[in-house]
Amino acid sequence: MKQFISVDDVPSVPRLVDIALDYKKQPFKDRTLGENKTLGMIFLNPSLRTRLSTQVAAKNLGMEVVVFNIDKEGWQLEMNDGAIMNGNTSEHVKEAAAVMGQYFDIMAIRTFPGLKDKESDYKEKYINQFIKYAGVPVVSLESATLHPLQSLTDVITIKEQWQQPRRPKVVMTWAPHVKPLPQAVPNSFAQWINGWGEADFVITHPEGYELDPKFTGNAQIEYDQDKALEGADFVYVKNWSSYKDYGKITCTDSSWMVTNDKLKGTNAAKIMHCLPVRRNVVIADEVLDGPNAIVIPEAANRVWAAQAVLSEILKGNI
Ligand SMILES: CCC[C@H](NC(C)=O)C(=O)O
Ligand SMILES: NC(=O)OP(=O)(O)O
Repeated sequence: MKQFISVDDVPSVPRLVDIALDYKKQPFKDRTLGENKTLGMIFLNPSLRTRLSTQVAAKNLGMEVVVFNIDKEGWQLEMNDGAIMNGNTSEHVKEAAAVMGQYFDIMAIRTFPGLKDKESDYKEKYINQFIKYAGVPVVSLESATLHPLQSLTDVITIKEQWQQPRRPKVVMTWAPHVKPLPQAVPNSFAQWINGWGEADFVITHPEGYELDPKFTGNAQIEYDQDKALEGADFVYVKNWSSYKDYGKITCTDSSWMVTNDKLKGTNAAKIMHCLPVRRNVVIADEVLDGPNAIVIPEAANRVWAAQAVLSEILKGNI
């Protein structure tokens, strides 16, 4: 695999899920696979789970890890090819990516969107420039439009939690937030649930929050949240800013916050969120502190998702 930025980079989602669950059972079975190899993790934005779980995963495979907060510790990067660099950018991504590609065997990078220029964000200019110039495999730690390590984790979590023979009903619901957030997590969740193909998938959000159909595929779109939640087995809660009115908050209706009352029509649904979560804005305390919230086991599975991806890259698969 030369990159892991999308479900499209994975030949088989079920196989990758099984590899991750095997690592969960035997974390150190490939402890020498990454010996003498270095993972470089480049952050242009904050992170807790992605930063820490991916380091643990690399360590489980015997890799060395270097973490670089390039937004704070590096030079201001120029991302546009052909630019005359007489402004505030000190180094072109051509050199920065190529130099880091000399130091690392695998490069992982987080590049959030600017949420100002839809075309630039949805062309994934930033991560694609690193892929173009790094010269080593690149793993997304969340890019402008997708978060594949999170979404692989979410599929792993649903598969390990679901013990019934029928297909689970999985509902992704929008919830309010005080800041405009990327569409990356919901885009990616939709892409991976569709790619996994083993759930009945519904997406519910206010009008004006439709996601890019290239990611939502054949998911059922329901504007009535209560109707969508009827009979749900898993409820994946996430805020995102409008794609249509790009980067904007066009709904401030706090009744979309997930509460126990909202969930009364579900099938005692397990509640998921990628974290970080704004308590009592996105999801009420009573839900997060209740028996059906699985956000911590979900976050724990980030290690096994990352370990499966890194090992497949080290083995030259995917
Ligand atoms: C994993 C989530 C990262 C980011 N969240 C925030 C708060 O920026 C997002 O919503 O994409
Ligand atoms: N879910 C997730 O990616 O968390 P961080 O942003 O803290 O890495």
